[in-house]
Amino acid sequence: MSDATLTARRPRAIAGPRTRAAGIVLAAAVAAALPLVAGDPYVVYLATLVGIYALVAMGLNLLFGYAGQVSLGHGALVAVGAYVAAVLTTTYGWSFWAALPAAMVAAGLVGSLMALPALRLTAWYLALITLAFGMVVNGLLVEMREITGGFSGILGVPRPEVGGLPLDDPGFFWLVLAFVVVTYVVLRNLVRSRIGRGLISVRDAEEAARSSGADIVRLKVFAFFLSAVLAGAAGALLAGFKGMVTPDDFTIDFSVFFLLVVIVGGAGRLGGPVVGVLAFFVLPELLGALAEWRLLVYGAVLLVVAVYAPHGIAGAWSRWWRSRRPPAPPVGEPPPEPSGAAPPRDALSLSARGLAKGFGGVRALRSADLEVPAGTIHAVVGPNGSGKTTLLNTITGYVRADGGTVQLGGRGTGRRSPHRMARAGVGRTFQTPRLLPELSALDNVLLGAYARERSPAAVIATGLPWARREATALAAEAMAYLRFVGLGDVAGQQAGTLPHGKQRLLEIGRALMARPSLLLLDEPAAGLSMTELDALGRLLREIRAEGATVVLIEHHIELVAEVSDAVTVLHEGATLLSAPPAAALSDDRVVDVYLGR
Ligand SMILES: Nc1ncnc2c1ncn2[C@@H]1O[C@H](COP(=O)(O)OP(=O)(O)OP(=O)(O)O)[C@@H](O)[C@H]1O
Repeated sequence: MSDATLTARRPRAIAGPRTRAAGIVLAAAVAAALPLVAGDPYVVYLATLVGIYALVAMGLNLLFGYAGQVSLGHGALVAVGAYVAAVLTTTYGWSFWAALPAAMVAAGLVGSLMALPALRLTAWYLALITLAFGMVVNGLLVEMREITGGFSGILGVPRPEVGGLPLDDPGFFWLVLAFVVVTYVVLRNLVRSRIGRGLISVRDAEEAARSSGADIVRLKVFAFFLSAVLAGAAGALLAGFKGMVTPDDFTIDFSVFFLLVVIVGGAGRLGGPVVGVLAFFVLPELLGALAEWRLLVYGAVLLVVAVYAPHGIAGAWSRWWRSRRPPAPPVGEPPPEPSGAAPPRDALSLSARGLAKGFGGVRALRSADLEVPAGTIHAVVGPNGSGKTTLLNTITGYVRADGGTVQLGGRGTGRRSPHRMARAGVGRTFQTPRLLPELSALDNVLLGAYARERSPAAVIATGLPWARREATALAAEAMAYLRFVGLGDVAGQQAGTLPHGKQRLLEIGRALMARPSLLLLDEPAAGLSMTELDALGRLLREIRAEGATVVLIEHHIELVAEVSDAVTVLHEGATLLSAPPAAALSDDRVVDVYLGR
């Protein structure tokens, strides 16, 4: 299995950034030529609206497509941006350029408030809350007539000026296009970074993010904020473009429209929102005389997409594109060699005393003790239901203990949350692997570096060389860890398509990528073949040799006997004994509890 050490061979290249950058420049240049070649000014008018709506949809895609948070209130966030810009320019005489950032900040703040229910609610309750939010905002636009002008709205919103002259339609189109291109590039940089991996794990496997040191609350608030900032920008642009705002522009249909755009275009696909706006907005417009059938067209498109292209038009396109080409190795600039071994930090000792945890009437842990010296492999065994996983969950902060203490390296951990425990050097895997199924094996390992990456979000978003260099070095290191766990040959494969045994190894690779000082593995041997078992034994010893302490929950007694320095036996939520493996596994009491005597 361990076909490479951490001082690995040159990893295969990961991406083709130059080709993609050229593609973006080309697409932007073609779009920029539109006002020059389009004979009909209506085309430029439509294209400007497409750009504005695409901005909203791109933001919603970040929130819904990547982070999995449903919002039926995005139309209201656009309204916030539009009205803030309209009021500031008409009532207070601000220039459009000053009102625009104010509108973005205002919408961003309101969007961050929308994140609060998202911290507690499941997707569909959140959808209801955001729907209600949209209705409330629409009602307020009508009721607060002194500020908003009530039903008649606000007229005379000025266009942005350049050189003292208001932008004409082509000029406005280019302004919107510049926004779209910059937004696309920023979002592209973000979603391909640790932030994107963090957001996707909010959607697909929160535990994966927590165990890698990512703060789910911050990630959710960030997604709501950024998504709302984009809606606010679109609102201000819409107000400036049309010269007026009315509540009728921001009904619930408007919010639903954006969600449909994202779903049809391809949620979680960068190009999806633009494709979606084109499908949902331009197509019916172009149908002209058939405009009255627009709702029917919407419904039909949605139905066809739901049945035949569950990942939207962009998803279907990329699948078709991939299927046409032979599976080539990833191309582009190869990441440099890792600068030598990337050993885990200094091993930490673990001491858990008197841990207790009840779930209703079930006493999962009554009084569990676990003493693990630094740099050892310590197995925890016991019959089904004896409390092993609960012990691991209380140590790592996933479950709050009712009583008892946990010390890491001789210092109490208090009530640290899972991501803080991860940042303190505690890595873990799960009884059922928690992976990001749609991402590659390499990306899954990279998630493990979440807490180690230093580049701030703003640096990542702008794609500065500092962030790129760090990302490249981490990718090389992740590749080395993939080889270390024996998965070097499946780096580019989607994690969800890997066989179960490889998924388990991949999770270990992710945990190692965080360079834990203490690694807790929950039944890593479950479902492995005999060859994989042998390899796992070797891997565990190598991890110990690299300098980490390992706690191994395991039913596979041969593996336990082979690799562990000591064994703790749990029975009915309490520690029965702790001893070297030979003594522990031959103890009469242990034999009795396993045989149910
Ligand atoms: N979240 C929960 N809610 C209710 N009961 C729970 C919960 N988690 C664990 N339990 C119960 O606590 C007891 C101990 O479960 P735990 O999963 O810790 O045991 P285990 O030793 O890991 O078992 P196994 O070897 O089957 O994985 C079981 O009776 C289980 O049903």
